[in-house]
Amino acid sequence: MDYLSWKTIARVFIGFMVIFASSYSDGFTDPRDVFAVNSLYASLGYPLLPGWVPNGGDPCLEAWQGIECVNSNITGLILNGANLGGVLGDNLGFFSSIMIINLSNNRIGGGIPSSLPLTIRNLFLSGNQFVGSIPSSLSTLGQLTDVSLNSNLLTGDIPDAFQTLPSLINMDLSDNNLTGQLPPSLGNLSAMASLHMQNNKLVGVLNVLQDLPALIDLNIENNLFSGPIPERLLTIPNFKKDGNPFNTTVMDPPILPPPPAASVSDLPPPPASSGAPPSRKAPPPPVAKGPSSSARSGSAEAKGFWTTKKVVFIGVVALFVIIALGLAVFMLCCNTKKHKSDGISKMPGGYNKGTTEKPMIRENAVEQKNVIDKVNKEAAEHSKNEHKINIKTGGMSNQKDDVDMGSKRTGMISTNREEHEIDMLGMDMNRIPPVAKSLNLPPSVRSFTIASLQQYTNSFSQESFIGQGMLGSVYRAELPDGKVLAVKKFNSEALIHHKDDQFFQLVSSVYKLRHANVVELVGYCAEHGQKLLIYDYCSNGTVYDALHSDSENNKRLSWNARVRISLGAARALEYLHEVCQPPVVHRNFKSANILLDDEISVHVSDCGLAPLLSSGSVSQLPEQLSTKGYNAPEFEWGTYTHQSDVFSFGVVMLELLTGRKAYDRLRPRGEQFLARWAIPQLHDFDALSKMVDPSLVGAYPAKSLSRYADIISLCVQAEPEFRPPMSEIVQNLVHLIQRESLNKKSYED
Ligand SMILES: Nc1ncnc2c1ncn2[C@@H]1O[C@H](COP(=O)(O)OP(=O)(O)OP(=O)(O)O)[C@@H](O)[C@H]1O
Repeated sequence: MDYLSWKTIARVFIGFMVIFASSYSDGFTDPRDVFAVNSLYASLGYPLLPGWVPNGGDPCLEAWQGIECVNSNITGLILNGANLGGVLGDNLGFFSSIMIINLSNNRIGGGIPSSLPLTIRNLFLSGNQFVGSIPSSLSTLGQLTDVSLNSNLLTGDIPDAFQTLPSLINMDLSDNNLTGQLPPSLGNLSAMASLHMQNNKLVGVLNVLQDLPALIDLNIENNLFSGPIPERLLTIPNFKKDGNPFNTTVMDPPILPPPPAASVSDLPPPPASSGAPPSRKAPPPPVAKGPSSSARSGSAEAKGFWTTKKVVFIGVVALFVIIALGLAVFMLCCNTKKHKSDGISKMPGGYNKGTTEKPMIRENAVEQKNVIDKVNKEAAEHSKNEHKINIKTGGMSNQKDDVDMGSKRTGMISTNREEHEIDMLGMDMNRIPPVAKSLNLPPSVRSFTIASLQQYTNSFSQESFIGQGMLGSVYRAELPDGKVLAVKKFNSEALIHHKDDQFFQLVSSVYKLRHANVVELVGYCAEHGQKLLIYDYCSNGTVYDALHSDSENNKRLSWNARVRISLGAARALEYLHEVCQPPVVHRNFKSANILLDDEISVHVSDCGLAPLLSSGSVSQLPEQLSTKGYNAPEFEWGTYTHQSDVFSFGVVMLELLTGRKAYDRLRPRGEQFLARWAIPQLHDFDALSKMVDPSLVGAYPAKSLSRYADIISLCVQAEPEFRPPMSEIVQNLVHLIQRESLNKKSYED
């Protein structure tokens, strides 16, 4: 207690110091953020991080690696897979506005600090070496939407800290050493869609999870949970439960004798939660099955064995007879319904596998149908016919697919067409095709049904259409929870040379690309011969639109915005080329693939899709959709490397400098290819000032312009090996921004 109050006093004191320091600071970044980031840097042991300094500094203005800012506030700290060690320290709570912390896949140890920033939305700390328990201060993070603490060394109970986290959608606590029962407050997580707790040592029953309305992805595999499994959980589209000592036989009425007093489902959860005092211990379950029940009854038996031995003996004989009778009845059933039970016995499943599950699965199917119906009632009512028509447009082969997929999702044998059609009306069912499973798609990648995407895109309507690319069309999809996604629907030719397993391989590798400046893949759809990728939606169009469309948008890009966009895009390529293993060549880098969000932050699209471009399947596409104007000279000889991406990046910088298109057939012959026209003029200052985008109306610092042109010259050199690596370009752009900020000139909007 004393310790706590001293700790509190110390924190208040530090707070005063920060505020005091801020009055003397003339930096741009909020002093609280500078303090928090300096403290973190010390706790991590001052690793080599570009831009970072041990004391003070200006993380936002100086664009420190991994720091994201909006105006003068740090909003993101993204240093996943950066080989960081050390600990997190106690001052993360000083960040004033941070929304995302991604420090996954490092070697950070120590405990997860109890002082966490109240503004945090995404907390990603997976794949580290964190020890100790999950702090109960999680309860104070009211804006939290995603938290991943998986693959650490966490121990202890999951804290009862979820009463007031209404926005929490995804939580991953898997692969730790967590123990104890699920805390009651988990039942309050009304928005929770994906919950992973597999590979821990959690005990007790799952009842607290049964009323989570949004849960579609639950993994509790390899724990010590006991049964029975609440029926509602069995309707969850992606529910993984193997490797737990469930006792599900009570859910199989035809086989079990009627429970004499209380069924197992009425039993209290394991001993710790039993309210019965030891002297009045609850009677042992009628049939002692499995380790947990025998453990519960163990001491009572030891006490009264000699006085009740006859009763026990008779009981054992009776039990034996009942089991033998049950087996005989069951075998009879098997013989008479062989054609059905054959399929069921092949069903995968750990402790739930076996004959006793047959009736339960049927109940599950009916229940699942009901729940899906309920969830989609509205959509189903007005669009059922339309969906049926759309589903059938897949052709004759679909009938077989329908049957197969229905059985794959639920693990049941279903030949009932009507039932399957209702399934197809389901929302995102997270139905993972077997080939996808065998390729080990990350569990969090979402599998969408065509039906759900039709619903979200208004049947891929014209109003939802965003744009056409080389490989297909992109649509805006609005999910029932209001989230907006972008759906890329491939042309049939785009994937003609790609078998299913290659597509899933592609999904798996694209999904792994996680960087603040790379558009995130959310999921995929592979049904009825259709292939779609589902991405985060970027609301502010592309750099191409901003520069070249006739709307007012192009007036909005100030010189500073153009330089910042260049830096964001450069960082995306740096990540692909120099952080990803194996390195990823973009192969289609152009201004139309640089998307902008509300804050004009950059998200590069189509990362990881190069295998589709090299297949040769897109060679027939119209000129305006090609990469004409961006290609490096070596492309003519059929060579494309990461250095070719650097050239294309230089062309995008030229676009930003001049406001001209990379290729514009409406211009005079010598000016149609921007690179050919501009490169010879880059070192002539007079020519340069004539090349600048007229829409900037002179609002740019001359020095900055010529430095920017120098960076372009490095990128667009004819010899690929002379072009610098992207990390060097990033550094050059950072220095350019730093120098500008020193001059204190602002060309902001
Ligand atoms: N995640 C997204 N969020 C918002 N809009 C997007 C998203 N992805 C793509 N778009 C829009 O859809 C259009 C088509 O995208 P797509 O990537 O298919 O083609 P492209 O980038 O124009 O050309 P290419 O196929 O050569 O990459 C883009 O120009 C962009 O306007």
